[in-house]
Amino acid sequence: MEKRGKMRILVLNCGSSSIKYQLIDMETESLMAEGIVEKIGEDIALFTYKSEKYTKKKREMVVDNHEQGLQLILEALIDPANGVLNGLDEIDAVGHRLVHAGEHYSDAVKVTEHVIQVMQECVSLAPLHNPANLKGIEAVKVNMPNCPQCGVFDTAFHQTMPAMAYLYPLPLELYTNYKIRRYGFHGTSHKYVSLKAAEFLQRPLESLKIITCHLGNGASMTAIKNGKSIDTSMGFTPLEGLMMGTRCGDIDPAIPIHLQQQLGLSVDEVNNILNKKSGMLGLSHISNDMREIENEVLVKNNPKAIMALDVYCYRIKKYIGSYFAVLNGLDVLVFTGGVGENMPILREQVCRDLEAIGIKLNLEENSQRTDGIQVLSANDSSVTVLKIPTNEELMIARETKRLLS
Ligand SMILES: Nc1ncnc2c1ncn2[C@@H]1O[C@H](COP(=O)(O)OP(=O)(O)O)[C@@H](O)[C@H]1O
Ligand SMILES: CC(=O)OP(=O)(O)O
Ligand SMILES: [Mg+2]
Repeated sequence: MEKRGKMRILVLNCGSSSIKYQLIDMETESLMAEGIVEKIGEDIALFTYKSEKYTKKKREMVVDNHEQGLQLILEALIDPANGVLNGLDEIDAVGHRLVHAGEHYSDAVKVTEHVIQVMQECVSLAPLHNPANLKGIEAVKVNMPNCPQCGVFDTAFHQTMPAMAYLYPLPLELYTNYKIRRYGFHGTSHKYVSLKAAEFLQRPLESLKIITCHLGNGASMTAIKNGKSIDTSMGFTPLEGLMMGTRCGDIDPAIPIHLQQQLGLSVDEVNNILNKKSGMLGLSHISNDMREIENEVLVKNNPKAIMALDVYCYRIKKYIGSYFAVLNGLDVLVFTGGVGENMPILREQVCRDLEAIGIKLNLEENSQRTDGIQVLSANDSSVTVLKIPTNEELMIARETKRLLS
């Protein structure tokens, strides 16, 4: 394993209770190792490691915090038997997925004290995400003090939105004095799949009107024109927009006030309901995991699961209609994220009865579960519907490489 000439970047996506990681050899953009540490801080955590020479294995163990989680990952990477590195000095940089930076950054950044301070200031705007991102940065500092760190913000790609899309109809001072506006998230994913769509269709990105649906645990949609985000469904925080695993998405803003004034709930209780007890979990009383919902719908015909899936799909459909209008037409509709890539019944339900705006699925193709990009639309559909696996980690690694070169 020679060192110089190569550039190896470790990408970390630190969530509230997990660290997803990829080690990428940037010479060939090939994946050397990847995996996830899940359920950090719970009684038993789960560590998954997969590499060029080691097939996927899951191990159960105790992982108290993000620092320990990162240590596990680093030990696996340099393990004499199954590792892919001789030592940690073979990692040239760490790239982080960072979530909320307010209006401060519209591009990738080297992690500096100023970046850390901005992220701290934005903690209340992304309470599920920013604290975890900060723990990841700190854990790298402790374990690899000399390794440069870069970050790519979820908000960056959406900084091109016009004021009419990002302003809320609130007193203007709330924007000018307190920066209360739409920011949007999952930008790295929306950008990646829009680039991929243009490349796949061999059409200039600048000529395409695209709607991207990133449906994972969190979910958001973006209207993309000339390669730029012109509107997106998440807002001031990642709570607005679509219905998600545990988040409510769009609701009447009077509801949280009512819950406090009439039902006597505290601010923390309301926050907890909207972020952690709503969405698919809250409506179905089954799970936030769409694999379980799919099973309940297809195998058990469970009415609650069917109803919750109806609401989930209906809301995506409404955003498609809205962004069709905003874009004044549509060339490409993209599904991505763990749910968007893997759930045919959801895509079928979303696209049903949309012929009026030129969307018609090829149901046979849509039902196939294959890796890689798939064209899901019928030959006579004027909109091309694509499934594109997202790769936020590769985008982050590319940006990190660019910043350090
Ligand atoms: N085979 C599948 N069928 C349906 N849903 C799936 C499948 N695989 C993963 N998912 C869904 O994808 C979600 C995770 O998506 P992902 O994009 O990894 O989310 P995040 O990055 O927000 O953690 C899971 O909660 C699960 O609901
Ligand atoms: C911003 C956001 O919602 O991210 P995730 O989907 O990873 O929770
Ligand atoms: Mg994600």
